[in-house]
Amino acid sequence: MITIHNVTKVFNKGTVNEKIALNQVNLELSPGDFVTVIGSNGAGKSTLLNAVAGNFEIDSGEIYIEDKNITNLPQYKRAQFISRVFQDPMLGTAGSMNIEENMVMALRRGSRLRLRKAISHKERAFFREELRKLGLGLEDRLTTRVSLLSGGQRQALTLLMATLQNPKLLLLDEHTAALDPKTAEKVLDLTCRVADNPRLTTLMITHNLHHALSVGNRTIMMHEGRVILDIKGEKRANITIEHLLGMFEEASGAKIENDRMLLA
Ligand SMILES: Nc1ncnc2c1ncn2[C@@H]1O[C@H](COP(=O)(O)OP(=O)(O)OP(=O)(O)O)[C@@H](O)[C@H]1O
Repeated sequence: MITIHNVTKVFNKGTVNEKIALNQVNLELSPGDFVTVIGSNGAGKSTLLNAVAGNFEIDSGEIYIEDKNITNLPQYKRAQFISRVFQDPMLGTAGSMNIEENMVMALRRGSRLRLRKAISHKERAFFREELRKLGLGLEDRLTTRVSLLSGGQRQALTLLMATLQNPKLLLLDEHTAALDPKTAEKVLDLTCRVADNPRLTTLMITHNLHHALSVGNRTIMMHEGRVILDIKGEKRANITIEHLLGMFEEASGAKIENDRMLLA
């Protein structure tokens, strides 16, 4: 269970540029919930993920993972059980290192032997097996430098690395947005498979309304720093994009302003 309780984040407090990016946000995720996050430009989606990941101190509220209050836990400590994949495929992997070196770093995250011990036969076999599941032929390229991979291959590898240690929470911040449409679909398909076995609790920001409704089991919509819609179950299964946009307008009293979302 992940609990976000009354979380507020204000940027540039007390200045003319003051911005309430999160305004008393409440959200509870059950184990295995895969929640897609949508909303207008500047609604607070990335700030929500940043708050959970510990990028900054929040102004008020609490965040719990299971029963542990992580509100004051530094980012590097949260990274032991929260994984994140960003939009930029360059961010999640080290381009100058090869595939198996990247994977061993991810596998041994938090271990003192992280960099010192050579990669074992068992680890190598495990990497091959995991890479095979991606269906991209990377299992035969363990010693290929990651900088030589395509954006899609690199993002797929990042996703795999982010889930090797079965995190308690997976944060996906528009992780397919920088890919061409065909590759984006592939990586999204992969995301569903990776997050399903074992079932990972996941928050995924997307600007693609079709993806928002077709992936995962729940969709939240944000507007002006608040969660204004939370749709799941049968209601979500039967909803159309037009209906969703209508619900947004009704709940927010405004038309959705997100160019990328409407163009997707
Ligand atoms: N570090 C920061 N300093 C000042 N203001 C910030 C900072 N980060 C975000 N903001 C502001 O907080 C608000 C919420 O931003 P956020 O990036 O969370 O929105 P978003 O929903 O992810 O938007 P988008 O879909 O456009 O990426 C915006 O007005 C943004 O300009």
